[in-house]
Amino acid sequence: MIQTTQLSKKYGSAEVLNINELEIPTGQSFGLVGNNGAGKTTYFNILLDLIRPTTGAIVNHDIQVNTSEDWKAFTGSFIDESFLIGYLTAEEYFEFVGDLRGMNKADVTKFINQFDEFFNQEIIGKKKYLRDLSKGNQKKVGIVAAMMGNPQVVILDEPFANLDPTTQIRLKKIIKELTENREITVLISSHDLTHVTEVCERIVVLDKGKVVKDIVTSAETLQELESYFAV
Ligand SMILES: Nc1ncnc2c1ncn2[C@@H]1O[C@H](COP(=O)(O)OP(=O)(O)OP(=O)(O)O)[C@@H](O)[C@H]1O
Repeated sequence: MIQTTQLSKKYGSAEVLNINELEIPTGQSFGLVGNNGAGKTTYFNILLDLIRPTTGAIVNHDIQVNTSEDWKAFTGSFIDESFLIGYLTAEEYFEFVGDLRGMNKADVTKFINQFDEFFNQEIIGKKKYLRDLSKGNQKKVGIVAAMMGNPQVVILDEPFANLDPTTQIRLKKIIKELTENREITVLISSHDLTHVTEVCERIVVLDKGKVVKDIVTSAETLQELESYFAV
């Protein structure tokens, strides 16, 4: 369970996030949507202790994220390319992250081999530094690295952005497989309402930092969201 209580973030006098209460149960596939600047990345950044809240806190599996580092052992995430190490090849980066996650070289190879189709022969064995990969291929590396070492919580910011349509479809399959395991909590932000409603069982809409909708995904959800964002 991820519990958010009286959370706010202010820059000067501008309040960019204000979530009084939000509970994400263990095993839920949770989608966060909202227009540019709504506060999605700010929320994920606080959850990953990359920025400090102005008030309140997030507790990830009983650990308040800004007071203990223990959540790092079971939380995988990819927010943006700052998570990558530009001078490493993909293989080197996966070994690096795998090592942090207690995986040996054989574990890493076995894990990475599952993503052959997703990588589409553009990433592994190419002897290319991550900095020289396309934005989309960098994103693929970051997403796969976020899933290494059996994390209990996986956080992906805009995972579908910059991916080609074939890869988006493959990614949906990967996320669905991940969420079929009811012990893994998956948090995704997205501007793609179709994809996010397809892979997430719950959708929260942020507007100017506040939760304005909290929906259990159903056959009507896409229509509801499209109507909401059409105004
Ligand atoms: N360091 C900062 N200083 C001042 N304002 C900031 C800072 N970082 C973020 N903001 C502001 O916080 C607000 C929320 O930004 P955030 O990146 O969380 O939105 P988002 O929902 O992820 O948007 P997008 O869909 O465009 O990625 C924005 O108005 C942004 O300008």
